[in-house]
Amino acid sequence: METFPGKVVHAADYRSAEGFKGKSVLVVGGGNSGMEIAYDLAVGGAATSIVIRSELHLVSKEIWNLAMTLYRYLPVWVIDKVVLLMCAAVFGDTARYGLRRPAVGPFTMKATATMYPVVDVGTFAKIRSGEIRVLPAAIKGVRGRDVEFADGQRHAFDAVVFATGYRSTTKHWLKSDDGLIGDDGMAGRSYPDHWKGENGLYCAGMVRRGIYGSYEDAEHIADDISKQLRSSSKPTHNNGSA
Ligand SMILES: NC(=O)C1=CN([C@@H]2O[C@H](COP(=O)(O)OP(=O)(O)OC[C@H]3O[C@@H](n4cnc5c(N)ncnc54)[C@H](OP(=O)(O)O)[C@@H]3O)[C@@H](O)[C@H]2O)C=CC1
Ligand SMILES: O=C(O)C(=O)Cc1c[nH]c2ccccc12
Repeated sequence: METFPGKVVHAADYRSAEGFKGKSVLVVGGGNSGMEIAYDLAVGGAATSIVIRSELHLVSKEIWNLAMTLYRYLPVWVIDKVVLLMCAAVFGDTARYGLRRPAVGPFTMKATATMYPVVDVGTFAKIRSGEIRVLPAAIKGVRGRDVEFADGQRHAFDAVVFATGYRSTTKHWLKSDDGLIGDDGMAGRSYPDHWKGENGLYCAGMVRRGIYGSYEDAEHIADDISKQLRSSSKPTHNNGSA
C-alpha cells in the first residue's frame, strides 16, 4: 500500500460518497459494511468495484425477518431450506455474479460460525446491472494505482475502502481477570454462561449471537441487577427521596 497514491480509508471512517464522485473506487470486503458502502458509492457516482474473496449468503431483510421468526417453531435445517428457496426466487443464481454461497446453510452458519449473512440493501441489483463490478479473487499485490488479483485481473483505482472487519479492543482497556472477556476481546466463556463476571461486571452482545443475542443478554443483566437490589436490605442507591 505504500506505493498507492490515492485515498485509503477503513469502513469505520467512511462517512459518505462525497469526494468519490467520478473516481474509480475499490471496496475490499463483501461483508455487510462492504456491501452497504459499495451501494452508497455507486449511488454517489463513483465507479465502484468490490473484492469478494470468500463465499457468502446474500439474503433480504424480509427473508431474514421470516427466518428469525421461524426459529421459534422449526428446526434449523428447515429454516435453511426455506431461506435458500426464497433467496433463489428473489436473487436467482448469485454465483453467476461472483457471489458464491457456502455449502452450509445461512441459519446453520449464523448458529454455528461467527459469520453472518449479508442483508442486501440494493447492492445486488447494481451488481446485476453491471453498475458495481465484483472482483471475486483475493488481492495479490498493489503497485502504484494498479491492484493485481489472484485470478490474474489487474485494475487501476483512485481510492480504496477497507471494509475488512473489526477487532475488539476490550482487552486493551478492561482491567479484570475474571475470565469474562477472552483473549480475542469477546466473551471468554460460552453461551449461556457468558454474561456475568465478578464485582458487578457484565457483558452484553459479546458472544456473537446477533441482535437478539444482545437483547437476551440485556434482559438477563437487568434481571440480575434488579434481583440484587431487591435482596440487599439497605437500598444501594438513593430512591429519589432527596
Ligand atoms: N445493516 C447491518 O445489518 C450491518 C451489520 N453489520 C455487522 O457488523 C459486523 C462487522 O461487519 P463488517 O464491517 O462488514 O465486517 P465483517 O467481518 O463481517 O466482514 C469483513 C469482510 O472483509 C473480508 N476481508 C477481510 N480481509 C480481506 C482481504 N484482505 N481481502 C479481501 N477481503 C477481505 C472478509 O472476508 P473473509 O471471510 O474472506 O476474511 C469479510 O467478508 C458484522 O457482524 C456485520 O454483520 C455491519 C454493517 C451493517
Ligand atoms: O439477532 C440476529 O441475529 C438477527 O439476525 C436480527 C434480525 C432479525 N431480522 C433481521 C433483518 C435484518 C438483519 C438482522 C435481523
